[in-house]
Order: sequence, then C-alpha cells, then structure tokens
Amino acid sequence: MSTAAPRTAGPDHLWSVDEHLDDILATVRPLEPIELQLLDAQGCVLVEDVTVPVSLPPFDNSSMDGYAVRVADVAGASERYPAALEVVGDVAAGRAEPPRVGPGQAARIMTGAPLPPGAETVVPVEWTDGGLGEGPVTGMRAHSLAPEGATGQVRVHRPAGARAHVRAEGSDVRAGDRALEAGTVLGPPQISLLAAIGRGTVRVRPRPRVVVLSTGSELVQPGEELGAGRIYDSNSFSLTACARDAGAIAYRVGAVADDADTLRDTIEDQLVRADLVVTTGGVSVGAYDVVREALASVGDEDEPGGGIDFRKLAMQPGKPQGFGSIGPDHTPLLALPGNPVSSYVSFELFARPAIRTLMGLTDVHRPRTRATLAGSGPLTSPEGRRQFLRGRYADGEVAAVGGAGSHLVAALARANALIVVPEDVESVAPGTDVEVILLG
Ligand SMILES: Nc1nc2c(c(=O)[nH]1)N[C@H]1C(S)=C(S)[C@@H](COP(=O)(O)OP(=O)(O)OC[C@H]3O[C@@H](n4cnc5c(N)ncnc54)[C@H](O)[C@@H]3O)O[C@H]1N2
Ligand code: MOO
Repeated sequence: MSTAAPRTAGPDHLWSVDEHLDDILATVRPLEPIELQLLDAQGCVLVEDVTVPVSLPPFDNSSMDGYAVRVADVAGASERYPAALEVVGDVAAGRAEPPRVGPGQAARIMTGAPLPPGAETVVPVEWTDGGLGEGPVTGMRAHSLAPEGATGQVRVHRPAGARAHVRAEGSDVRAGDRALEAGTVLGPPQISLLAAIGRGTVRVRPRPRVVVLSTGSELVQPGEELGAGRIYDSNSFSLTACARDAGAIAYRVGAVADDADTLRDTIEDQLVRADLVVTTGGVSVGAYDVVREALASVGDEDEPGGGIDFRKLAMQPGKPQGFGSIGPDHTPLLALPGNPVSSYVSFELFARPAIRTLMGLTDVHRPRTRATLAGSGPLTSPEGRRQFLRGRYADGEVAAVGGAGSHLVAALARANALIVVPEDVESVAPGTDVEVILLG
C-alpha cells in the first residue's frame, strides 16, 4: 500500500527497465506484521527477536539405546571379563521419574530418555549382552514382547568414560540465549528451532495475497474445448505459479472478457483479498485492449494518489506496461502485457521484487551471474532495447533457447535463465561474456 503516484511522461517516452522497477518499488511497502502459526510463517520474515525460554536439551539425556551405569562399575570391562550389573528398570523417553542407579546397578535407557539419578554414563546396548546371558547383541527386544528385559542382569563388555553418550542440558542452546534475530527468513531449520523451544506462533510479515487476472475474449480455460480462433489461457496459470514461487499466496482469476465494465467490476471485487493485483493482456494499442480503459477509474476515484500509469519500456519482451495503485487502500497493481513470454519476463523483473518487498525481504531479485555465450551464431537485439532472451545455463556457459518471439512458450519451458543483452548492444557473438539472470 502506498500513496506514491507513478512518474508520468509523454506517450512516446521509453522508460528504462531500471526506472520502471524503481518506480514500482517506491510504491510498495512491507506489509504490517501479524502473529502466525509456525507453519503458516514458513518463508516469512521474522520481526521479533526470539529468546530461548527453556534450555535445549532441557535435561541430560542419552544419545543411545543402552544402559545407564556408574563409570567405576564398568571400568576394565571386556567381553571376556564382562561387568555384571543388576537391571533396576527401564527409562523410556518421556519418563518423568527414572529409577535411581546405585553401585552395581544399571537402568535400561532409550535414546532421548533422561539420565537417571546416580548414573554417570551410558553404554550402548551393542556393548552388552542385552541381558540375554550370551554374546554381544545388536539391539533391544521390544518391551511389549519381552517385558523381563527391564529386569535381571546385564553383562557389559566395554568401559565407558564419564558422561559418554550423554547429551548435556543446554548443550544446544541455553535459556535466555537469542534463538533467532528479527529479520531472519523462516526456512525449515528455523521453524524446527522455534518448535523445539516451544513457540507455537511467531510475529512475521505475512505472505502477500496476490490476485492474478488474465484478460482476453479469446481465452479458454485449460480442460475445456478450444473453439475456432481461440487459445488456452496460460498466463493466469504461469503468473499464479510465479507469484507462489516468489512467496505469495496467489489467487488465480480466470480470463475476463475484453469488456471494460466487467473487468472493472471483477477487479473491484478482488480488492478485498489483494495486497497486489497483477493483470495480463490488454495493455497495448489495439481496439480491444480494455485494461487501460477499465483501470482509468477503478475503486474510489476521489482518493488521491491512486491511478494506473501506462508506459512503454525500452525492453524486449515486455514493452507495454502499466502500474500504479487502485481502490481505497491504494492496492498496488501491475498490468503486464499479454504475450505469454512478455508477461512471464515482466513478472520476474517487476512483480517478483514487488512481492518480496511486501514480504519485507531484502533479497528481492533473482540471482545474476556472468556466463560465456555458447552456440553457433550471434544473438541479435534491437537497438535501444534491453533484451531478455531465454537461455539454458550450466557450468558457466549459457545458450539461447528458441528465438526472441514473445509467443514462444515451449522454448521458455526449456529455459532456466534469461540472457540480458544491454540497450547499446545489437549483436553478441558466441564466446562473449554475458549477464544471465538465473530463474531457479
Ligand atoms: N500496433 C502495435 N501492436 C502491438 C504493440 C505495439 O507497440 N503496437 N506491442 C506489441 C507488444 S510488444 C506486446 S507485448 C503486445 C501486448 O499486448 P496486450 O498486452 O494488449 O495483450 P493482448 O493483445 O491481450 O495479447 C497479446 C497476445 O498474447 C496472447 N495472450 C493474451 N493473454 C493471454 C493468456 N492469458 N494466455 C495466453 N496467451 C495470452 C493473446 O492472444 C495475443 O496473442 O502487443 C503487441 N502489439
Ligand atoms: O514487448 Mo512485447 O512484450 O515484445 O512482445
């Protein structure tokens, strides 16, 4: 949400990619933090420092299934001269009051179970006869099948030093320590830590809700029959997938016909669940390109700071673009061109950083690298336009896939990178060092 109005210039002015991106990012602000359940916070930015309320582990516990014993009782033990100890009971993980281990005694202990009072160390079950009176065993028999295993005698075949196989209280993190700092992005390891210290909810910036809306009377939803002159609506799917990939909660609104009133009504209906609206199609100069017409008056026209600016960019694909904010909450809106590759490239360059800015992330762009251009012939690019060609990148080399046509979806599906050809370059020979955007 923002009140910043986009810059404007004459209709023939060509804006640079960077100017357009700067203008977009100046209109989006990180969303207000909310308290979320842990798993709902995955991928989100933490806005609080999290302090450890209880040490991890909370108590000394065993790292092995075995026997909790006293060091002196097993000193010098060997398979030939085992230490014979009286088994006083079982300590399963979760046991609150384990039995005391006195001299000459052992308690059968499970991984994660608290070290019982009196015990000083743990011998793994493989170092014992498991209470069976024969040679070394490879494991314990299930308590349900052999309850007598918790009693009787065990022969220990090897000594163990003090606190062997014992995970000390607080050896991971201590009560009062900083578990995570504000600004941390919550991936699976961070969610693991939060759960381990007992946090059920955390304060984060939420995932933006992004409404993706395609426009065009020619569009048919996948799965339905294709009539003459019609095509399947791929953009609403690709951009919804892009929005999810960027971290958003995305809502796909299937194709809206080329009718300004219908489009306006649809967008207004969607504003209630949108932190960002992305449309595709209808932004060029055709008689049925109604997005421009419709967006001139969406939402509350009396609200200052709103409005969508349509402009041409010095780029290929993706020349016609619209952006601004609409409605009473000044919801940001990006109107992307309809050609499938144009909409995809535009989303990656402009909508993705906007989504990631809304999330409060600092790393908002796709990673870039340099690569050597592979292939047999030169790449050509129109003068004065920054071109984003689809490429396949591996091991420091990149090769173009497909041509420059912004309808080439099959080639896009084989690409894993965009090759950037600067505005002042019209031809790039194989072997040249080029900039590459990695699509991940
Ligand atoms: N006279 C001019 N014509 C065009 C210009 C221009 O400067 N002068 N610019 C061209 C460029 S560049 C682009 S990009 C497109 C942008 O057009 P629109 O944003 O108005 O998009 P549409 O006309 O609605 O569609 C263009 C193309 O893409 C197909 N399309 C649209 N939506 C979808 C969808 N959801 N899924 C799959 N395919 C879609 C549509 O059928 C058209 O083929 O304008 C050029 N024209
Ligand atoms: O700019 Mo359009 O997006 O080239 O096809």
